[in-house]
Amino acid sequence: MTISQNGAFVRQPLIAGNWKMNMDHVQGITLVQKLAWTLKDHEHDYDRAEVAVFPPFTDIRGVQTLTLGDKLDLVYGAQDLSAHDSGAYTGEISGQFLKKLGCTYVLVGHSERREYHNETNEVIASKLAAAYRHEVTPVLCVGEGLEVRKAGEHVAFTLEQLNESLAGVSAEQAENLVIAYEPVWAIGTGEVAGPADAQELCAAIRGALAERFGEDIAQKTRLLYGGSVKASNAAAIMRERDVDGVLVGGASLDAEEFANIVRFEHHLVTD
Ligand SMILES: O=C(CO)COP(=O)(O)O
Repeated sequence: MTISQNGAFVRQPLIAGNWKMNMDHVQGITLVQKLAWTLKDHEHDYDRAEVAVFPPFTDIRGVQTLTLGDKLDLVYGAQDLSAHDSGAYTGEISGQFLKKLGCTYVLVGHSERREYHNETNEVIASKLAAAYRHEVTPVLCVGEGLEVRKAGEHVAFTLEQLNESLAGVSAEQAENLVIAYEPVWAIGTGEVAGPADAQELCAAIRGALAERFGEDIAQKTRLLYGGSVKASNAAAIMRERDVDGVLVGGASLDAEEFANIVRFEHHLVTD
């Protein structure tokens, strides 16, 4: 992240936990409670770093009730949304429902959706449009697979995904946008792209956003890294200038571990 002269972050860091298809609604409430208590014990300042969880759809109502009832500062989102608003789309979830459930964010184009549900950049562009229609901030996920990385084409590939997915997004809409760079080969594998890899792609993404929407918006947009992030590697990744947060899978299912990722500032080595 980038720190200004007065010690403030130029862009508010975002520490996000994607639970994927884990945690039923009862387990989900327990996890959020435990996370909130742990962060309270750590005297976490939510203004300094935003904390978001992305539970399965079936957990969201419970998480909403808990956060409202206990006046929790953490925010939440969904892992996907339909490109449509309502109608005969069996099994799909409208952005309208997510808005009503108090979702701040929605993941769009996660690599697992691209892979298992054949989501193309075109589909993802229409899901982004749906997120904007319902005023839920999209977290657009991009990133290359192993073959592309080995061929050294990771920057070009990722920027193509980015540009095609953002095809219908206006500069005004882009004021509310988070991008997550998640190299597929580093997801759930224990392989972590090094801090320098995360920085390389985040800088390239920021450059592409500047070309598309102007420098001002590019400088305001938060860019996350995701792929085998743990408490032990989060701080080193977060130190990079263009990395403004992390999107955590497996390690977000453990409240202590995730809370320690949120405490990345305490692990920063100042040299
Ligand atoms: O896909 C991810 C987050 O969206 C990353 O998952 P892991 O942290 O389990 O590698």
